[in-house]
Amino acid sequence: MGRKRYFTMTEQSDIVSTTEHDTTVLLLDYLASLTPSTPSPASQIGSFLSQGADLLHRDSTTGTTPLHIAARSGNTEAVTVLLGAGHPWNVVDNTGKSVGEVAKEAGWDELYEELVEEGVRVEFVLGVLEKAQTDDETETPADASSQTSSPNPLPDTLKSRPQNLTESTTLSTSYLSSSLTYTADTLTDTSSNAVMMSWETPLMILHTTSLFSRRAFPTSEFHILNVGFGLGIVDSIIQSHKPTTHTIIEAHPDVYKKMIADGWDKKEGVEVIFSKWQDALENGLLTRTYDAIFFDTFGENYDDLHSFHEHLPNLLTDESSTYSFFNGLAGTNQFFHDVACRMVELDLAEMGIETEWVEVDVGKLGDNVWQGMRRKYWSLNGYRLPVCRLVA
Ligand SMILES: C[S@@+](CC[C@H](N)C(=O)[O-])C[C@H]1O[C@@H](n2cnc3c(N)ncnc32)[C@H](O)[C@@H]1O
Repeated sequence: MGRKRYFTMTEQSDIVSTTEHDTTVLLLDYLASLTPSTPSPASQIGSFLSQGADLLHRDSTTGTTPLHIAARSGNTEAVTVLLGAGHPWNVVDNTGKSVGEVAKEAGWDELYEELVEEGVRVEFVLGVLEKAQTDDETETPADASSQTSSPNPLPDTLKSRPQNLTESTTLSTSYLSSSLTYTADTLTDTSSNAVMMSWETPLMILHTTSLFSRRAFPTSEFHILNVGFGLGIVDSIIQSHKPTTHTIIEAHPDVYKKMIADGWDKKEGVEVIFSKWQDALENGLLTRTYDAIFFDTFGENYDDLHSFHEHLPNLLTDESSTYSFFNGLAGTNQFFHDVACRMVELDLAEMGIETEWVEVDVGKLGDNVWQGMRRKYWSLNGYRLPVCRLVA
């Protein structure tokens, strides 16, 4: 289910002939000499590549690639030629810097936007190819040796609440069988991965406000669904709005135990469904439609979010119903985050759902927020809060 794109630039052959090496140096020097107005670099770059220059070269000290150099130069044609020749859009150097960030830092805003578009385009194409491959495999059990793998990796960071495992299903399984620890401010798993942290409370308040913003309540009924209880922050805020019904889906046994201990199943109008959302939907456990839906799980990736979104047209009551989700997609890299936001918006639009982004200033989270945590899942200053509705 998760996208398996694990090509890394370091996998290229270390054995490069002297001629290839020399031509690669010439290509790199040429790219470094470009300015935004250098005319027609395509033919020169094409000539180096046809002479054996290594498109996938990676500097042994800095990890810089030809695309980083071209992006810094601001020459759009050079960037386009390299991408067209098969240079991955999502490489990072040894400091984790993407080509988009390089272009942005150098002040090439238009080029940055084009790189975002390229990322979206490539990911959609690969998504379609992968789906076709999966469908083929489903129809005819394939000989493993004949299976091809996509050349580009979806960045490991293109996930909400990122984990070191790229397979969401693997992570989900190991996560759901691991024990969790609650403190006043955090919910963590056995590997010190933060499942939920209280610094998100202001964001959860804003999400909830957006969910209730269109209601005619208390003159009419209001039915709300939340997927993923975590610290119960969003559910506590939802309760303060006194909805008619409040359905919560939660999959982890430790979280469920805490919910029961805290009496969530006894609250008026609250229904707790102890299940993965995937199973709840498959087993028909959701028997009504909702005026508002919030989605915030853990250990799942873009494909899981996409799968949930496919159910939205059947889950939302009508055009005045609101959907939102925790937008932690690639939350530690602005370039990948921008690609992910564009992808999710286009995906939702295809399902007949429009997205409005509310920009929220998160500011700098101090390092102490992450003390004891295995990794940061958020480091951007601005949070793009999605408010989604069925197109009227
Ligand atoms: C980030 S927390 C939710 C935080 C919550 N929004 C809050 O305000 O505290 C994610 C929750 O989703 C649950 N979860 C993860 N995968 C799930 C799935 N497939 N179905 C249902 N719940 C899931 C986790 O156990 C965890 O409790």
